[in-house]
Amino acid sequence: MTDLLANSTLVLGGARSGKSRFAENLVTSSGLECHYIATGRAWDDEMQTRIDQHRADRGPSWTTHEEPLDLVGKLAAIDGAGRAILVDCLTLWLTNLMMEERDIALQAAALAAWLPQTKAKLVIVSNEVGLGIVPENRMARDFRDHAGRLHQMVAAKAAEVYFIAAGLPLKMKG
Ligand SMILES: Nc1nc2c(ncn2[C@@H]2O[C@H](COP(=O)(O)OP(=O)(O)OP(=O)(O)O)[C@@H](O)[C@H]2O)c(=O)[nH]1
Repeated sequence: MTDLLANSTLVLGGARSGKSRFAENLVTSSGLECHYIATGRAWDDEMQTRIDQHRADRGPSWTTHEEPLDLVGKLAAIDGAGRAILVDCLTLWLTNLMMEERDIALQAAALAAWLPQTKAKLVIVSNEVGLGIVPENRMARDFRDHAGRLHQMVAAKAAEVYFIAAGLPLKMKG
């Protein structure tokens, strides 16, 4: 069981904390074939510019997959020893699930159940959104609660968990 769990890492952090760069380094330094699953969608020109920049920064050695909803299906489809997969990020996935009124508890359980099965090295990025004051609106409070529960479920099944702040990693598990 320990060997199977050794393939998955959760990287948590705030906005612009350096979490994506840290996670990308874990993938590129593995020497494995690099795959990127983007859960984000370009909802305006500013986001499209960011996405274009991210793609350019990653360079041609990465294969990019855009999957806003069926994350576990995509992971299963591209799984394989010899590959490293970066998922960026769980909070945008959660946003998409909420917008489409999907069953979040079911999706979270499916993702957690996938982690011990992955043959690929899997690095999952997410935003820690639970550290500020209680949001004023209901949807933001629900989002924060869903994210907290999702992170606990994924962290419980991940072999390693890091928290990134100011570009510095704190290893919390593994
Ligand atoms: N659709 C799509 N989205 C992408 C692509 N590359 C990156 N993204 C999205 O861009 C998001 C990151 O956006 P940013 O706001 O710039 O980064 P951040 O997470 O706030 O910053 P860090 O803390 O540095 O990670 C990721 O979560 C991805 O979902 C891509 O090729 N296609």
